[in-house]
Amino acid sequence: MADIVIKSVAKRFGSHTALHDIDLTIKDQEFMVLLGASGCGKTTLLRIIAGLETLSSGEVSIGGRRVDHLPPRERGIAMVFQNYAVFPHMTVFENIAFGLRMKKVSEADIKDKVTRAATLMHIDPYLERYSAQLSGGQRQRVAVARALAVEPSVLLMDEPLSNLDALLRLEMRAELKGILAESKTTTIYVTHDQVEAMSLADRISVMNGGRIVQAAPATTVYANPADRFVGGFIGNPPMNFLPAKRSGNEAEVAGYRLAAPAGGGSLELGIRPEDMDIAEDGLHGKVRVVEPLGPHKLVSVDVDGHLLRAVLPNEADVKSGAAVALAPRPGTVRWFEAESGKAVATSGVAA
Ligand SMILES: Nc1ncnc2c1ncn2[C@@H]1O[C@H](COP(=O)(O)OP(=O)(O)OP(=O)(O)O)[C@@H](O)[C@H]1O
Repeated sequence: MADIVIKSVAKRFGSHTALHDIDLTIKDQEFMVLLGASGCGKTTLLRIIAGLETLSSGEVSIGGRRVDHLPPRERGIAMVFQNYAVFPHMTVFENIAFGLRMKKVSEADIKDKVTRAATLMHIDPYLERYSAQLSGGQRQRVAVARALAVEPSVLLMDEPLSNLDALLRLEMRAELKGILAESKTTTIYVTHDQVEAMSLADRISVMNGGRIVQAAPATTVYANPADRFVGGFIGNPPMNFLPAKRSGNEAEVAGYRLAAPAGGGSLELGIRPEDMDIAEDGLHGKVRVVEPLGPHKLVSVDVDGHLLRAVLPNEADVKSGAAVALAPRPGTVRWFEAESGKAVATSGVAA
């Protein structure tokens, strides 16, 4: 069992609090992604789990054992960090073999495991080269191969694909997902790339300002964001938000009445750009810009002075300057408290 339990972990750098009271459990063999904007505390949390950073308060346990007082090498983890330190005086083969030699694995097994990891990361042609003779992206893949070769029970990765060009990144993402799904590794993976997060994760922990605002499977985070921040961070283009006037069990948004959760306080409607169709009645507005994107078009609409983006099929009849009504599909509307930004009702309330 290599579950990871993070209990009330806080980190302060002088007067700056980088992490506020983080509670998170990563299950044995789970692939957890820490996702958030630059500076939200992802790397700090990962470094605390790795033992590269001390915590100000709280506890970290791996496989039921408190590790927060242990040095990194005694925590039973493999890691790949942004600076992917590979040893310059060693060949690619020796770099990948490093962890295996430390574990006193036999020469025959080392050869097998190194070749396998190198092949998976597409660096097998360079096994005899020194790292100074590699590109940044190749060195990064050596670092990932070195971590995978030891078949770790816990693997921590911080933006391990950041130096690869877009196509290779896409390919490596799929390779990593395949390898780690087969292995029995518990993985924590830091990224600010929401597509990478959605593609890889069993669960995503979305971080904002040193806090975890939602920890849930990708589909849940996408369909039912816990607050406005999550809805606005995930999705490209992000979720739309429009102010609503509430009366009883209904709310009016730009002249369109929708069923809404009853209660006090102002509401905002949240709707994903791909969840609307052109209709007779709907959210009324004026088309500002139409952008053809290949498989579909992105339409920006002015709704009572607010921007509403819709992803529509290429054949949709929309022209810049024309009036349009966009009706949310049943079950896709989400409601948020205008003041706190928190989701108030996430299902069963449709137009
Ligand atoms: N050694 C340090 N001393 C002081 N402040 C630090 C230190 N390390 C990190 N911070 C601050 O803590 C906050 C969180 O940093 P962290 O590196 O964890 O963010 P991140 O989410 O990983 O960002 P990025 O995606 O840019 O790497 C930031 O405001 C950062 O400036």
